[in-house]
Amino acid sequence: MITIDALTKRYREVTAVDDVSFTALPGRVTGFLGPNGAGKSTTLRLLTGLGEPTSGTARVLGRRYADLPNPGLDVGVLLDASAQHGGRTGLETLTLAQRTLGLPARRVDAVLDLVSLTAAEAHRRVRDYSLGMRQRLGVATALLGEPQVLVLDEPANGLDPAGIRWMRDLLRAFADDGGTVLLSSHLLTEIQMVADDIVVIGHGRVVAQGTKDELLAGAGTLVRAADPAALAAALTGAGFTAAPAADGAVTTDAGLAAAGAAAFAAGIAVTELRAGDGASLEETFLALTTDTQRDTLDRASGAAA
Ligand SMILES: Nc1ncnc2c1ncn2[C@@H]1O[C@H](COP(=O)(O)OP(=O)(O)OP(=O)(O)O)[C@@H](O)[C@H]1O
Repeated sequence: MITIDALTKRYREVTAVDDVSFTALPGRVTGFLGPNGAGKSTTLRLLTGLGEPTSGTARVLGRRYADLPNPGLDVGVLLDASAQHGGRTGLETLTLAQRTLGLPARRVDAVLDLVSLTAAEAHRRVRDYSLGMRQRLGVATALLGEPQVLVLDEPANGLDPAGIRWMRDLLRAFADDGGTVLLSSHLLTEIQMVADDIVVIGHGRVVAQGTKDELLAGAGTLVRAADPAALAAALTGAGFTAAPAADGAVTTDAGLAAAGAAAFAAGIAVTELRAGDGASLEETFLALTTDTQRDTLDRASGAAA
């Protein structure tokens, strides 16, 4: 369990994290989604003891990270896979962590196996690893102490599609086993694939949070008919929203069955009826975060100056 309560971090004039509150529950994968500069990394750094909040609290298993007796046994952390020491082999990296945590040597083999790094790869220097291999090694290090909680910052960066699938399965299995997973990403599709709960952050503030199903419901239903205006009128007449798209489709907040029924009741033959697609969902999230996206603001103020 992770509890973030009114967390705020100010750097001089920049408020990187602004009154952020959310909970990541055991047995669930919580996705922390936001554009670049939104405050994800700062939040995760505060959570894992790499900085002091200006105000508010971040707790893992009810305690501040710094107050955990041997944090590596409670929480596995991967914040920046590219920051691992390039001169060490993967095996040396893991062995060092295993000794620091006071774990039996067999844990090293166990986690190498878990992340599918071969013995030959484990003997190579990290500087010769691809980013995807570094992510696997970072995940292996995070899992060494058999923690109950995993905190991962953009873990899918550098992974190929098979690697992304592997990561998704690993996080799913970890949560299904009762673990708590918090992972950040700036890509909705990545979060959508694995998260049960989603917290959306923009400009340091939480702009939306809920279960994935709740948030995806915002993507609505796509309905198409020969006369989109009549279809839209039927939907709004039945008490739903109706947004006609340029291609003649209409997006509505009605569920699939309700949208079909509203069209049927108005005598309209539907030619397409399906859940709103990922692209429109991506647009929803972009719209949600664009006003609060720091880069956009910076560019805008730069252009105005
Ligand atoms: N040490 C620091 N000093 C000053 N400003 C900082 C510092 N660390 C972060 N910031 C600022 O805080 C804001 C949030 O940064 P943060 O790295 O947490 O965002 P992010 O959501 O993780 O984005 P990214 O994916 O680009 O890392 C940014 O505007 C960043 O420039």
